[in-house]
Amino acid sequence: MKLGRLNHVGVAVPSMHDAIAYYREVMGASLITAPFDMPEQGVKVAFVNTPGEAGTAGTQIELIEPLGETSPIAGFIAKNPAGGQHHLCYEVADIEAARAWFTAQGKRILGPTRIGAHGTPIFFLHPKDMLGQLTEIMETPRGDH
Ligand SMILES: CC[C@@H](C(=O)O)C(=O)SCCNC(=O)CCNC(=O)[C@H](O)C(C)(C)COP(=O)(O)OP(=O)(O)OC[C@H]1O[C@@H](n2cnc3c(N)ncnc32)[C@H](O)[C@@H]1OP(=O)(O)O
Ligand SMILES: [Co+2]
Repeated sequence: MKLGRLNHVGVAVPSMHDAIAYYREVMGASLITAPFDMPEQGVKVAFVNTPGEAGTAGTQIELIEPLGETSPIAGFIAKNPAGGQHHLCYEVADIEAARAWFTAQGKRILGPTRIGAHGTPIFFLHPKDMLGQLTEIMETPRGDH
C-alpha cells in the first residue's frame, strides 16, 4: 500500500452553526460547504476548504456534529463537550488492498467498508492501534489520481 494525501482532519463539534461561524469569523475561511446529514454515519457534516498547491485541492477540515443518540461521536462529545480533533483521513488508490494491508498487521478495523462523504469507500482503524489517532482510510475519488 502507498500512503496518499491527507484528505481531511475530522473535528467533532457540539454545534455545527457555532463551528461554521468560528471558521468564518476567527479563522477567515471563505469556502465552507452547506451542512448535510449522513444518517447512515450518524453525523451532520460540513467541509471547510483550505487552499492547496497550484491546481490541487487542499486538505479539508471535516466538521462533524452528532446526529442521533447512537452517533459514533456521541461518546467523544460527552467526554469533550467543547469538541475537538477527532480523526485523520488519508487517501489510498485501492481501498481493498489497504484493508488487507492493515488487517495483515493486526490493526483493528471498525466495521465494514462503507461510502463516505466524498462518495468513495472508507473504513476506520482503532485509535489504540494507530498512535492514539482514530484513522480513516478513503479511496481517492476518480479523476483525482
Ligand atoms: C462524514 C462521514 C465520514 C467521512 O466520510 O469522512 C466520517 O468521518 S464519519 C466520522 C464518525 N464515525 C466514526 O468515528 C466511526 C468510527 N468510530 C468508532 O467506531 C468509535 O467512535 C470508536 C473510535 C470505536 C470510539 O468509540 P466510543 O464508544 O466513543 O469510545 P470508547 O470509549 O469505546 O473508546 C475506546 C478508547 O478510544 C479512545 N477514543 C475514542 N475516540 C477517539 C478518537 N476519536 N481519537 C482518539 N482516541 C479515541 C477513548 O478515549 C478510549 O480510550 P480510553 O479512555 O483510554 O479507554
Ligand atoms: Co471523516
